This record gives sequence, C-alpha cells and structure tokens, in this order.
Amino acid sequence: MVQPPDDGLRMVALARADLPTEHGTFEAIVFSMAGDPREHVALVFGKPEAQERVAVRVHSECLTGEAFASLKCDCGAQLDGAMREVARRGVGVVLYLRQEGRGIGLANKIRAYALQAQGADTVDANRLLGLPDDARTYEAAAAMVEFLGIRSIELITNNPAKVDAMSTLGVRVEARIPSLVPVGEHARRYLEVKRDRMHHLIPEQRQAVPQSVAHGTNSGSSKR
Ligand SMILES: Nc1nc2c(ncn2[C@@H]2O[C@H](COP(=O)(O)OP(=O)(O)OP(=O)(O)O)[C@@H](O)[C@H]2O)c(=O)[nH]1
Ligand SMILES: [Zn+2]
Repeated sequence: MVQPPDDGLRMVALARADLPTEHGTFEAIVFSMAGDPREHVALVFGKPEAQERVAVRVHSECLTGEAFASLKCDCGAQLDGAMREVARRGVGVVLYLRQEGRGIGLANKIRAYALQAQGADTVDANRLLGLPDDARTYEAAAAMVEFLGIRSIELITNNPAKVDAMSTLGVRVEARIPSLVPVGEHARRYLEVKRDRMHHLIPEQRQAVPQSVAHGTNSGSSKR
C-alpha cells in the first residue's frame, strides 16, 4: 500500500504555483518524502483528482538531456513530448523524479559516459562501475499519484518494468502510452540497448531518423 500513515513514507507537498509553459499552464507542486531530502515535482494539467485513466508520465531526471541538449539520449524530447501529450488531453500529470542517471547520480552517469566513449554500452558501463543497471525506485511517484487523488492512470513509458513497479506500489495502471520520439545517430545505440538488453518496447523503425528531425519541435510522445 502506498503512503501508509506511519511507516515513514509520508509524502508532503512543500510548495505549489502555476507554471506557464510552451505547452500550456501546469500547476507545479514540489513534494518530498519523510526522511528523503530530494524534491520531486508534479506538473499537473487540468483537474486529475478523482479521475480514471489519467495520463501520467513518470520521468527520471536527466540534466544532460534536458538542460544541456545532449544528443546521447531521448530524455529531453520525451519530457517535452509528455508535457505536450498531457496538455493535448486536457488532464494529466508529469511526475519529475530526482533520480539522475537511472538512480546512480550525475557523477556516476558521467563516469559511465566516459566508459561508453571507450566502447561500453549503457548497461555494461554501469556494471564496470560496480553499479546496478537501474537503481531507481518509484515509491515517490506512487505516493504523488495517491496524494493527487488520481483513481487510475495511463502510463506514458516504453519501459514495462516501470508499469510493473507502479502497479506493485498500488497504482492502477489501465494502459501504457508509448513515449516514442525521433532520435539522432548519437542516441540510436542507446535506444537499441534499451530495447535489446532492458526490454523496452521500442519499435525498430524509430531507432534512427535524420538529425534535422531529431532537433525539430514535433518530437512528441503521442500514441504513435
Ligand atoms: N546510468 C545511466 N543513466 C542514463 C544513461 N543515459 C540516460 N540515463 C538516465 O536514464 C534515465 C532515463 O531512463 P531510460 O532508461 O532512458 O528510460 P526509462 O525512464 O526507463 O523509460 P521511459 O519511461 O520509456 O523513458 C534518466 O535518469 C537519465 O539520466 C546512461 O548511459 N547511463
Ligand atoms: Zn537522458
């Protein structure tokens, strides 16, 4: 059960305000869990409270992909696309979790990038560092869904493990919405490895598109 009253997993809303964006105005709510200093963010569009089948993106922080326009991954375009999709539907939430580098942190991710520059793929680079393939957890995401009073969700992701994790934490996941964005040559191998070694549901034809498309503004995470 998510957010039991007395086991230390209580989620607290620290601050909230409207946030106008290119995709429309979201309410940004900053959360943290008891005993965890990380500030997670819920970007809420419309009124999801008491709604069924709310579109929800559970997004893990990627400073390089979101702030620095890195071409090594699809995170920036996925975040952008999820915000666009939620706004298009009129109701939905983007949950932004502060677990950089699949939970190993920024310095370790950059160490992993250095190993990738020598030929390791994204999975083996973590292993060479003695770190798990994926160190993320989703208790905060599940607790935010419950806090927002959402009855059930459609999860925007290609990662079946994320669907399983949210379901195990008590969130009713009614459907999965693919998060497919065009990527350039740099991220092509990253997506191939996610598909082949991490079991992400990424069709082959989305693996590579010209850079001019990857840099475009139409890279949404719609049901394509
Ligand atoms: N350790 C590590 N983390 C990475 C690497 N590239 C991106 N990331 C992190 O991976 C996280 C995103 O996870 P992904 O595996 O791309 O995708 P996902 O969230 O599991 O699946 P989707 O919901 O379909 O996006 C972010 O926290 C990124 O910072 C990498 O090469 N190594
Ligand atoms: Zn990324």
